[in-house]
Amino acid sequence: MKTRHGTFPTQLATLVGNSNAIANIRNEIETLADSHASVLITGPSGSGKDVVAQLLHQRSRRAAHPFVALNCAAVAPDLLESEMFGHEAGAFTGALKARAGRFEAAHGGTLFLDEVGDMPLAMQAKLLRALETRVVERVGSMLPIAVDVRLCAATSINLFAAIDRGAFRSDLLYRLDVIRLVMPALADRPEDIPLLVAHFTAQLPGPAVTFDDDALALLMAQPWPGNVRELKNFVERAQAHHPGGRIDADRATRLLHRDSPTTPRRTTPPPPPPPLPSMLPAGNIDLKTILSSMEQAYIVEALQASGGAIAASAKRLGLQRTTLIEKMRRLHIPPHGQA
Ligand SMILES: Nc1ncnc2c1ncn2[C@@H]1O[C@H](COP(=O)(O)OP(=O)(O)OP(=O)(O)O)[C@@H](O)[C@H]1O
Repeated sequence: MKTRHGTFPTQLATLVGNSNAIANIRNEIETLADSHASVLITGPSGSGKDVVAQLLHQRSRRAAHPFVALNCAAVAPDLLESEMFGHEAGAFTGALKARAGRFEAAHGGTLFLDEVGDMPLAMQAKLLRALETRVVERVGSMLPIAVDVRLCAATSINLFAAIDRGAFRSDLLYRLDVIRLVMPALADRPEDIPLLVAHFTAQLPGPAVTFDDDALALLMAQPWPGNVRELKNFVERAQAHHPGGRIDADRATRLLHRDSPTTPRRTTPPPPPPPLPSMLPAGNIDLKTILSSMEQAYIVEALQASGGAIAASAKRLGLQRTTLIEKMRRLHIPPHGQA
């Protein structure tokens, strides 16, 4: 169960996957579960950061205490302080009754701050102070309240880039980033897709839809910009359209093309590319070789810029992931683009 603003998850979180990346995260969760150090979970939207935070809590000695989640991007900036620290009655218009904040609610347990990069700078200073002193004050009160909370934060944006923009405090980042868990994009671990599909179909009510091998191979070759969340929605769509049915490659293609962000539909044809200025030198050229070395140079540069991330490089080059892999194989380009 997603506990965006709640406490006490009622179900055990399951981190499905047999890729090395997920196996490593699972091991790290076991190793880190009893540490008190703050954890920063990074990774693209929908990649499973929330699941990891819940699992980290459930595997820890804090498991009998609350897991409290707060999505910093979902709360209006002027309400964030009272959401985090609580308020006294009459502290501001509309504060009719005193209320404990998320820090107090998480006492003994884990506070999960999702999308922490969206927190306004003024709140970042207050969060830093609370983490350093382990004491909070409700809005409208000066009474210090001691809290014993393990902080887990997640972000889908690059907080170092946010620091460079002046939008995030570096001292807070170092306070949060004691232990870092990095969730990879789903496209970088396609071997997890069959297990995830089986896991999501098993969770749905009604006669389960099944996927044949060709359909699974097709799913494994998709870019999944929305990551596991998008795959989960896809499985739900398949089940809704074909309850108890079998999905082959044709059906999977049709389901993928149905209003999926993976394959956006065009209502108007794309404009024709602008004409190229004449670049043809005098004399004969070997066009094939020129094009192939240009292709190689662009791919190597994209791979180096992304630290070897296939999905990110493919996106930058406007290619399908599988097409990029194919080209790398053909042009003998090693995984990180380095010679
Ligand atoms: N490895 C996994 N095993 C099982 N379910 C998963 C896994 N990863 C993600 N999910 C499911 O996919 C959905 C999205 O995952 P989650 O909310 O954890 O992603 P997120 O990275 O926190 O996204 P956001 O950045 O948008 O908050 C959830 O329904 C979650 O249960």
